[in-house]
Amino acid sequence: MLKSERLHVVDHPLSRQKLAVLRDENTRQREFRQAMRELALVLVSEAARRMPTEAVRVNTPLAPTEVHRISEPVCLVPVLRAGLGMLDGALALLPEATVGFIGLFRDEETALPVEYYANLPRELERYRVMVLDPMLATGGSLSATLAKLKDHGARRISCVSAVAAVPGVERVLRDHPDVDLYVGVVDPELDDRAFIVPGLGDAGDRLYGTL
Ligand SMILES: O=P(O)(O)OC[C@H]1O[C@H](OP(=O)(O)OP(=O)(O)O)[C@H](O)[C@@H]1O
Ligand SMILES: O=c1cc[nH]c(=O)[nH]1
Ligand SMILES: [Mg+2]
Repeated sequence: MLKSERLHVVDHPLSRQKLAVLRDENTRQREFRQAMRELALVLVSEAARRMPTEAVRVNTPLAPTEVHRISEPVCLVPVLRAGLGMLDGALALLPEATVGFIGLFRDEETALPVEYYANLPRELERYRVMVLDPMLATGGSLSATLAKLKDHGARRISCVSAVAAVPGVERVLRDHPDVDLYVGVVDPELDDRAFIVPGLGDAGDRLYGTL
């Protein structure tokens, strides 16, 4: 069994419930998209657990009191396309977050990532960066994304995925030992097309109906 203090498996009844919907081949596009959004709420809550907060004073209708607000800016980075399926849920919890985008697809023959888009905020070192991508298979896409974010200055990075596979987790933690991974579940293996088994199929296709 994989063990690392950087790997956080969010084994919550709600994430189990959402994964049950996502994994089922009979789940239709609309329910799949909804379950992915809701799973993002659970995973992002956990990934935000260590964010720093600062005390501020407010007045309730009855009395002044001290409250706490997240004290550092957050940058969410969905990896297109499938990462978009988690963005809305993440923004529901972090509505002030800045959003950067990385576009990657896996070449069908080689399973290697091909970058086609990037739009990131300047001074990424100022932010807590949270990468959103439902699937972590070989780890090639996430490893390339993290290298790009670090080139742009990112220093404090967490990654949120619905389903990870053992080889992908090992690869990312080896390439980027300073990054935290928050995942719904870790599956054992990949098939000969580098799909996660049992996984949930192609997340982008199931979110957007391009089967
Ligand atoms: O760990 P890896 O082996 O690199 O695979 C994971 C990547 O594959 C999927 O994207 P895909 O290439 O299907 O693009 P899409 O989101 O546009 O469908 C997924 O969303 C990850 O980005
Ligand atoms: O199983 C997998 C692997 C890569 N991308 C997906 O969407 N699913
Ligand atoms: Mg895809």
